[in-house]
Amino acid sequence: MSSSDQKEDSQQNVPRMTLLDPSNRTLNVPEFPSRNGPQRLYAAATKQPKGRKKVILEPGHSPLDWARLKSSGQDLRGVSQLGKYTLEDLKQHKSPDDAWTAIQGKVYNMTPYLKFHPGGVKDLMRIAGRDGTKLFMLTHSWVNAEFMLDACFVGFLVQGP
Ligand code: HEM
Repeated sequence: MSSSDQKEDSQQNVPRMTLLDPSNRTLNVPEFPSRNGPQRLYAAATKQPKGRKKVILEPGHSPLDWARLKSSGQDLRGVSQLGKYTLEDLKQHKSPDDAWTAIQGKVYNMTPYLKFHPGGVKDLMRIAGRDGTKLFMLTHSWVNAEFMLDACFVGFLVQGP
């Protein structure tokens, strides 16, 4: 058997799938993603844990509703001017009706955002009254907190005395 025959043989063992091209012609192509190919291995290694439930946001609390509220001009900060706050100061704001956090050196009053958070109130409350940078970045580093919470910005996190 010549080496080109061998090559053809090994290609015939590859599972194939049928596709339609844009002109509706049938194409018989190697299956994609291929068995044990990098795409399938990656997907298997990064599977979402079973039973993870999506949080159902209350009516009127979609991301669009939040965008509207934060640009409505309504006061969402609850302070009259920006301040400097220490971790000790933050600890005074750890309840659902008064929840502050710090992300990357900026302090936010996230109370009005709680019910709008796509990950739910409970998860967001984990960073209430403390520096939430680490947990925030671990969960979704792609989210732009500075923009999401610009209307809730109350000041800067500083070292304690
Ligand atoms: C002020 C801090 C936070 C802000 C502004 C924020 C914002 C967001 C945004 C915009 C999303 C949607 C992301 C997307 O669809 O790609 C999201 C999703 C999520 N967040 Fe947060 N988040 C914050 C803190 C946290 C914390 C501390 C946790 C966990 C301890 C958390 C857990 C989640 C989870 C699990 C989702 C996914 C929800 C889903 O897809 O069902 N978030 N968050």
